[in-house]
Amino acid sequence: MERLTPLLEVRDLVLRFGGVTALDGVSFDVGAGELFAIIGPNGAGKTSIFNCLNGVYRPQQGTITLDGTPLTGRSPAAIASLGVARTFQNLGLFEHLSLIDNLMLGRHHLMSTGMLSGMLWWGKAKREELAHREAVESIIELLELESYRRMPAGLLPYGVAKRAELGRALAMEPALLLLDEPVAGMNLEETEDMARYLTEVRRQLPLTMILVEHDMRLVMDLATQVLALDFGVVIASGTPAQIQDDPQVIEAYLGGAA
Ligand SMILES: Nc1ncnc2c1ncn2[C@@H]1O[C@H](COP(=O)(O)OP(=O)(O)OP(=O)(O)O)[C@@H](O)[C@H]1O
Repeated sequence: MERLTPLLEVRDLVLRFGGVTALDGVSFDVGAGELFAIIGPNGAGKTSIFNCLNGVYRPQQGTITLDGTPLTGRSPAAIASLGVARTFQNLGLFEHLSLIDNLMLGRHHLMSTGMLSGMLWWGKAKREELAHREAVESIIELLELESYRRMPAGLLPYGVAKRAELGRALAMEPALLLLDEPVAGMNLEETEDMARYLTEVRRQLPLTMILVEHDMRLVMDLATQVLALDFGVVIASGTPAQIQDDPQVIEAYLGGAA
């Protein structure tokens, strides 16, 4: 299958913590519109890649380019404003705020009207707020969160909270969405629901996703491309079918389980 033009180019990333080399020359491309999965045993370096992509970690070597713009060396806020959003394994929601306010906060960087100009130009601020509310409502509808919209995020059932976390990231209208273990801790039914929502998000929104996930069924069902890591090194990359049969990938997993 022909690959699309890369949206994200990662070249020769090296990340060290003292004597530990978390990433040792990692390179990969992610095409626009792909759902690109990163897999590997515990400690392989998956989270480290996310933390380099969103500017939380600064790699000692290597480059990351999003649509031709270098990301390496930029702050997490600057990278977020360039269109990179992330969901968190342990949820990044404000527990005391309602679901809808959490999603509105996700749009904060898209809002142009500050407090003062809001008072001076009440009409403009009101129109802008309405447009943001409409955008948030369409995400709520897409993820079927209507009945929870006024509930404080801290009271949401776990599976719903994970979906709200996805909604918060989508509210940022990212070009690239980093999904950190979206089905961690979910039962089979919740996992299948999440797979369905992710498929729907891909169908309806123009976005590229990178997924870090231990649930192999989800990866094999949803991913267009897979990158397999072990000890900070890329051991295989290809389609889910290619990765599933790769001897080094099988060895990395069986070796870890032995
Ligand atoms: N902040 C840090 N300080 C020191 N070492 C770190 C730090 N972050 C990651 N590491 C080390 O880097 C290596 C890769 O860790 P990373 O969390 O990226 O792996 P992972 O593939 O995401 O693992 P898991 O599946 O368990 O989340 C590990 O040896 C880890 O101990």
